[in-house]
Amino acid sequence: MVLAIDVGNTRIKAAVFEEDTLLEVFVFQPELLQKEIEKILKKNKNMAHLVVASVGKIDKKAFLEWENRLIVHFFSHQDVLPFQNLYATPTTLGVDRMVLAAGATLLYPKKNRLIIDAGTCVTYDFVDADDQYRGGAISPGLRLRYESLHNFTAKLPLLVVEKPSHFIGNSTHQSIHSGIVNGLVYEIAGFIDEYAQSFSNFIIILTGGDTDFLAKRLKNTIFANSNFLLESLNQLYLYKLNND
Ligand SMILES: Nc1ncnc2c1ncn2[C@@H]1O[C@H](COP(=O)(O)OP(=O)(O)O)[C@@H](O)[C@H]1O
Ligand SMILES: CC(C)(COP(=O)(O)O)[C@@H](O)C(=O)NCCC(=O)O
Ligand SMILES: [K+]
Repeated sequence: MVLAIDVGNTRIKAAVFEEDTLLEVFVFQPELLQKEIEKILKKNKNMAHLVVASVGKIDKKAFLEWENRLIVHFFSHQDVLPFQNLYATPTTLGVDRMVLAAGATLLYPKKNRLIIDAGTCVTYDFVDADDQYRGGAISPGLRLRYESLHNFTAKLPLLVVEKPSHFIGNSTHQSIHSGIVNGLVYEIAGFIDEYAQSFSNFIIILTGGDTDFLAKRLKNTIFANSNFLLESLNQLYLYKLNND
């Protein structure tokens, strides 16, 4: 059994895997890390491996206390990967993006793949059919957009994400919802269109905390899977065990 942990900039996501099968997902705040892992281990006595991809602030040391019970692995740029990394600065590529690119390469062989992760930030990653990672884009995530409008202005309130009721925002609240939600949907649709001009065929995977909210607003055919990073972590770990 493998316990896969994704430390993002907002939340920690954890999943229990038996071979290829995802058994259970846990989502929690960084402060609860110790308690949550203990709970998961208590429930799953056959856990043998703990694998981590972190772009968050959590210290590696937080995981070391389990080293006497589990094989602990932190993914990094030193790991063997199923794709060739063409990023000009490969060591600054987010480990989460690296793992997503690996998961897409392994789970969707011989295809052009665009992975969109709508988390704290929205990241776009492209791996072509020859398994070359080309890079992508980084933009502010949905909640970050709401917080930025509030934090960097005097008059704008902090709102929670909501479906805009008016495309032509008829109040401050509706103008913000329309600007942020429609703006992000147009951004994603625009990126997809631009990729479509260079690549006649590619699959699109949408993941991250805003997957469901965004998937129903996008017209393109996409694989919407909020657990794709966790599944990619497990896939890359199985790949590592077979290739080390
Ligand atoms: N309970 C929640 N707490 C925080 N963000 C949430 C929650 N539920 C959904 N979200 C959405 O998830 C996004 C963050 O996604 P997440 O995958 O948790 O980020 P990260 O991987 O960067 O930690 C936010 O933009 C927010 O709109
Ligand atoms: C872009 C990110 C902040 C996204 O983080 P997330 O939204 O998943 O919390 C992370 O992938 C990161 O720190 N990247 C480093 C820069 C790069 O990927 O080029
Ligand atoms: K992201």
